[in-house]
Amino acid sequence: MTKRKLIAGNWKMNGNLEANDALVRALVAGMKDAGCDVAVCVPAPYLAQVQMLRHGAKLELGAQDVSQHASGAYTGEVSAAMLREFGVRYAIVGHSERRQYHGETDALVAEKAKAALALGITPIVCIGETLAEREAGRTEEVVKRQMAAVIHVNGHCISEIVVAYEPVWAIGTGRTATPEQAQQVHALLRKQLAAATPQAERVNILYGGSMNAANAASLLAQPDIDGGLIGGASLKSADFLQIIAAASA
Ligand SMILES: O=C(CO)COP(=O)(O)O
Repeated sequence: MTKRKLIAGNWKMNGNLEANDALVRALVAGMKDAGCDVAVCVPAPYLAQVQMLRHGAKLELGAQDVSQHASGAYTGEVSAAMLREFGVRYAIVGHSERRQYHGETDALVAEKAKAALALGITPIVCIGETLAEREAGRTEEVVKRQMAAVIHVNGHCISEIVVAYEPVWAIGTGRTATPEQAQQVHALLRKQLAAATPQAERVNILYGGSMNAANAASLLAQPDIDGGLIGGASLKSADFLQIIAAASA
């Protein structure tokens, strides 16, 4: 049985009450026959709004981060338990923007994945090399190291996560990895997961980085690309719906 693909939108720090309303209503109306799983990962203040708007629809709700702590004196943090109260099904952890601008380490990202799993939230664990790392021939070493940290901390739960391979040089640049480049890394990650769990085939490995309506189909046709994590194109309902259609084919 082939597993369902997952198309997740990462709105990043975009949106407002009015724009979110229009976007979510258009998605809910347009994705009735979706043959894949669909989620939107929204800024924390809008979780309640989007939860209400998606009521009864197949659109899943995601967060863009989660604290590694359960509760307590951690100003500014949002716990997995809080996310749960708003019907959150997915939480992005370790996005390269958080690794880059907020100093998140491999170890912290692994702890965040664990905190999400403990509350029944599926972490979407982002990994990927920078341009300098790729050009230095270090892609394999970097993504394996990032993946290994998450496997190490999450042990037997590892088949419950979603992985997103997002080459940093492809994010927001319009420069997409070729289907072959992406597949090569996805296959490598699948192999690494298979060494840790007999359920590696169950894990959705998403591609992210300038995925759009025009290139989605060829990326999603690769054997180890099980969906997409979409930034810019997830803010336009028509584009996002086209990607959903490509993943449903
Ligand atoms: O970072 C991404 C999703 O998490 C990708 O962003 P873009 O689709 O805008 O390149």
